[in-house]
Amino acid sequence: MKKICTTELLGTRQMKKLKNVRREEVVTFLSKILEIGKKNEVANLSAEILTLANNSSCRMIMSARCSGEDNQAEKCRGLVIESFDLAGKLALFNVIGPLKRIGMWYLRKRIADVTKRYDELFENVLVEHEEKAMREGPNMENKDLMDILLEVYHDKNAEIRITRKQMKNFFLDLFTGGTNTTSDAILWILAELVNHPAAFKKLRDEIDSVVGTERLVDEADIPNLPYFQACVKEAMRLHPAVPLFDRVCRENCRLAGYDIPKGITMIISTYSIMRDPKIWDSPNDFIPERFLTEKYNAKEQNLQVYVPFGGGRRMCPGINMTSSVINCSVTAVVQCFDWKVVGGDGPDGSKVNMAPKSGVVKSLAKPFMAIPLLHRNLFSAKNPV
Ligand code: HEM
Repeated sequence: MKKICTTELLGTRQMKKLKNVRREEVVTFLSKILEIGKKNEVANLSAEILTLANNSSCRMIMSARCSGEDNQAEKCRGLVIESFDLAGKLALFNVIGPLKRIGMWYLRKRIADVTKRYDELFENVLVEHEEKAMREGPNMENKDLMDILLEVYHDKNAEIRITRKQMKNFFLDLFTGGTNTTSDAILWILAELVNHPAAFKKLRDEIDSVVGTERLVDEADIPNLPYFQACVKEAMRLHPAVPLFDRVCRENCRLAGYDIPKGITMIISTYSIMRDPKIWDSPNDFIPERFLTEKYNAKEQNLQVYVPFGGGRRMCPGINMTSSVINCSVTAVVQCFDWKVVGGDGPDGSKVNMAPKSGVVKSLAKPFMAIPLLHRNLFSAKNPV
């Protein structure tokens, strides 16, 4: 599954094909922000970005057609939010050891309900895709992620054999793994940029010099925007959307002087690794420039110190998808709008409150409310995107 995932479903080729889906979602997002800005109203940026990320991911994973009349994308979003809530509650019970079973019992109705809803949703979409494959035959054009996977499922000679249940579980993984993470990342990148006006200006100057002022930035421009890439990397270093992940030791080993028995679950803290003062100069400061120096690039390649997406064989397969959504949304938002934060905690009330609630908590302490001030209108009827 991982192989199909990285080579086919979420690979660069597939992501290129889905460019229009992302573009549509970004334009919808920008138009909404533009409307809010024109009325000089306050945008709940956290909510808008969550919608953008969820809709793009859902549409890219389950195909654009699904977000039509029966509003599949919206249903998925609701489900993802509910599962995150449940997962959080279950994790809490799990930490307290013996309470794990009580947690499962206490939440059993909600767990059963969510599982049933996911199952129905995926079954409907699978059947839709199967009917389409029957109609259009093997040379069907514009295959989406599910079409590719269904081909493997129905191919008796395929190198990899998968069951229907595995396929549904797989899509569940993609939903839960790929939606809130992307929106968290976008929020943090914007929050850091808004709190660092010099970096914001430098980034806008870079975009202006590469893209000009007549058109909206395009995904194809990203390789020519090194400072933008550095800003993204730096914000994800400081605020990894997945601050902890785990590994089970397959054999007895010794790590940093500690004996680790086989079967033990080790928790890896990406948050601590990426703020380790032994590795990073001024580890808690937002300094995108560090990623433009030879020193850090060499260090990153030699050691596993930059790990927002994990590492090794179980590394996140969604990097391409998430980067493409981040790239087109953040650049456009910087290119087109200035931001005035409402209720921030800076001396002039203009900063985003970035104090974590406690410990390794990743979410912004409160919703990111801001007034979008139109800097440049690049998506009017005269200048269609
Ligand atoms: C900012 C966005 C994202 C971040 C920070 C992130 C981070 C991570 C991390 C840290 C892991 C664990 C890696 C490890 O164990 O070494 C992971 C696993 C995973 N991620 Fe992501 N992820 C993001 C977006 C996505 C997206 C968009 C998708 C798919 C659409 C996705 C799908 C997955 C899957 C399926 C796994 C499990 C891989 C495995 O067990 O082999 N992620 N992600």
